[in-house]
Amino acid sequence: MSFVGLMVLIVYEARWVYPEIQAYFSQTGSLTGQQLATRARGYVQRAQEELLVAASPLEINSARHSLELAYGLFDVDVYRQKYACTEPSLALMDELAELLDTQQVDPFDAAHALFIPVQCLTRIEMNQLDQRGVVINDFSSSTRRHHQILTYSSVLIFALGLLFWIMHQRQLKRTERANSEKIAWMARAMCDPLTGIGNRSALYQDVAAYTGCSMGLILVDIDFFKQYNDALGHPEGDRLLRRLARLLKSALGEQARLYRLGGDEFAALLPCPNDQMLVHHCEALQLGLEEAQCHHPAHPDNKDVTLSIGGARFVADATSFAAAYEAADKALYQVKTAGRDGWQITASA
Ligand SMILES: Nc1nc2c(ncn2[C@@H]2O[C@H](COP(=O)(O)OP(=O)(O)OP(=O)(O)O)[C@@H](O)[C@H]2O)c(=O)[nH]1
Repeated sequence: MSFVGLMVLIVYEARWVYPEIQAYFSQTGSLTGQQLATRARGYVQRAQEELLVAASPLEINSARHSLELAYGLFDVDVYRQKYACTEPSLALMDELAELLDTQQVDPFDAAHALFIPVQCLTRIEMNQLDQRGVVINDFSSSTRRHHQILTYSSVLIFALGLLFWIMHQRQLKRTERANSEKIAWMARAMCDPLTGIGNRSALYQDVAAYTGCSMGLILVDIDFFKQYNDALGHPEGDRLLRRLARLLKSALGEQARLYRLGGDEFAALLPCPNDQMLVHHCEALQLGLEEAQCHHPAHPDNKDVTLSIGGARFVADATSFAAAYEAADKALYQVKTAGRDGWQITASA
């Protein structure tokens, strides 16, 4: 954008500079005019010198020849039109040439009379030189003006370019900020605020991401959590929920993705090529909980906090997940009805 502007300006300015250059070089006409006058004056003065020393018709003839050469150079339309002294000077030179031919004029007088054309030619030379000076001055001042315009315009275009660049950068930052806010918002929407692990939506999203993989789904429910809450209060209950999230992580390893489905119900999704692996994870979970020794002040069986765990294996896709969820839930329910504090896995339909 800035470059296009600059190019247009340069072309525009060059368009105006061009006639100035032409005007300058057209003054070669004036220059030539000045040179003609100089050379003509040179011949007239040579004729004067020859006449002053002329002693023979041959020498007078030579002076006359110089005079003719001067006449030829002097007899220019521009001189006739612009300089009033031209006509009389040429007439005088013509007349003197004829008188010299017929020897009716004294060479000394003729030489003296030739001061008139010399003066005229000198004036022409000076005038032509002045004209050339004026044109040169005009040319240089207008060139300076165009140069200034180009300089200021370039600075302006540069400043505008800089301004647009800054505005563009700001816009870019705003967009980036909006994008990262959107991403953060989406992450929050997939996250359980109490424990920091995923929520039910995240579970569904992750299943879709694992499509085609052999996965294990483990559902976990705290036993007698109501009693725990009642005995220690909800803040302590919350603390237990957070602690259990950490415990799930350390027991199931980095590959497991964890979710809180609501209340005291958790889920884990992890790669699981066979049932043995699923059994291993369930046992690891129970073992981890036992080692953690989370005191439950109101457990009806006087135990520390215990869990009911149900698991199922499936090849991930939307329909198989629904079946696996149902199977794992059924397994968990069976553990609950069997007295809690245990695990069971069921094959999904
Ligand atoms: N502290 C706390 N308690 C919650 C939260 N969400 C649900 N609860 C409580 O969790 C308890 C769940 O009770 P139940 O569904 O009867 O489960 P339970 O007491 O563990 O009984 P069983 O599962 O049958 O062993 C209820 O008392 C809820 O108030 C929470 O975010 N924080």
